[in-house]
Amino acid sequence: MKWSEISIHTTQEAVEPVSNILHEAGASGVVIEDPGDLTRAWDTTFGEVYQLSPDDYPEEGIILKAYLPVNSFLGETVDEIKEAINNLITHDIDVGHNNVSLSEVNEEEWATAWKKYYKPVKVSDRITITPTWEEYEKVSDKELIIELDPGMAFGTGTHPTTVLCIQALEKYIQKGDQVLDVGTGSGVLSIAAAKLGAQSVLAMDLDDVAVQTANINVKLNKAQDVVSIKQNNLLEGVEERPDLIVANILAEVIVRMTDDAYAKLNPGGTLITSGIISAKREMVKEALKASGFTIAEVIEMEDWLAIVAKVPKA
Ligand SMILES: C[S@@+](CC[C@H](N)C(=O)[O-])C[C@H]1O[C@@H](n2cnc3c(N)ncnc32)[C@H](O)[C@@H]1O
Repeated sequence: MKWSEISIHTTQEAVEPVSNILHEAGASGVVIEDPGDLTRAWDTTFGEVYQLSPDDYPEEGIILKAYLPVNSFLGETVDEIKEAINNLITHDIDVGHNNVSLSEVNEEEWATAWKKYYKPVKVSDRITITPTWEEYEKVSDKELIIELDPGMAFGTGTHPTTVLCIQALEKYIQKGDQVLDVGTGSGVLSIAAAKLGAQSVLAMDLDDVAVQTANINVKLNKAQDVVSIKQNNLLEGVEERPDLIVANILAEVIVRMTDDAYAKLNPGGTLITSGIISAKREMVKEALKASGFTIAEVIEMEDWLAIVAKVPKA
C-alpha cells in the first residue's frame, strides 16, 4: 500500500488538538517533532538513553507528521483536516504557521519512519519509558519500566505534560490509593499509577482509539489486574470515590471538570491537572479555587504546567 505523509507546522499549544484531528481522520503513528526534545534536561546519568538528530527537528514551533493511506478519498481527508485545524482558531488556540504539506512514502519507509523519534527516556526518579521495540536493561532495582507502543493514541509518554503528571504521581500517590485517569490516551499515566502502588485505577477516554491503545499497553505492562479502562466523557456517571485524579487534557477542558472532581474526591484527595499552557495558569487556578480546592503546587516544563490541587481533610 502507498502512504502519504502529512506534515503540519504548528505550535506546542495545538499539538494535542491537531493530533486528535489527525487520529479522527484515520491517520496512524502521529510523530511529534519538538525541538525542545533536543535540549530538554533528560536524565542521562545512566548513559545514552536519548539519542536524537537535530536534522529531524524544526528550528521553532512543532511539526506533526502522520501517515494516511493513498486512496481516492485522500484529497477530501486532507481538506477536512485543514478545515478542522482552522476551526481551532475560533476556540482561541494558536495554530502558528499552520503550514500543511503532503508527500508520498513507500510501505517500508512508513513502517520505520516514525520509530526513530522514540527512545527509552528516564522521565522521573523512578520511571523510565521505553518503546516496545527497544531493548532496555534496568539499571537499578528501584527503577520502574513502562513499555509503550505509542502507535495510535496521544503520546510516547515523553511530552512535557505527561512527564509533569508522572513526576507529580510519583510524589503524591500513596500505596493503596484509588485513582482515576481522565483522558488516558496511551494509558501511560494509569500504568505509572499502578506501578507506583495504586490499588485500583480507572482509565477513561472519549476516543475509542485511545481506549483500544490503552488496553494493549496496560496488558503489555501486566497492569490489567489494577487498571480498568472505559470510554467516558470526563467524569460523567463515574461512581468511584477516588483518592487521586489525574487529568492531562487542555486547560479549557479541565475547567469544565473541577466541580465534579472536587465532589468525587475523598477528603484529603489530590487532583493533578496538566495540558495547561503557561498563559492559561490563572484561568485554571481560579477554576480550581472556585470549586473548593487549595493549590498545593504548580510545576513547569518548557511552556507547560501541571497544577496539583487538594481537597481539605475532613
Ligand atoms: C493530552 S492527551 C493525554 C494522554 C495521556 N494521559 C498522557 O498524559 O500522555 C489527552 C487525552 O484526553 C482525551 N480527551 C479529550 N477530551 C476528553 C473528554 N471530554 N473526556 C475524556 N477524554 C478526553 C483525548 O482523547 C486524549 O487521549
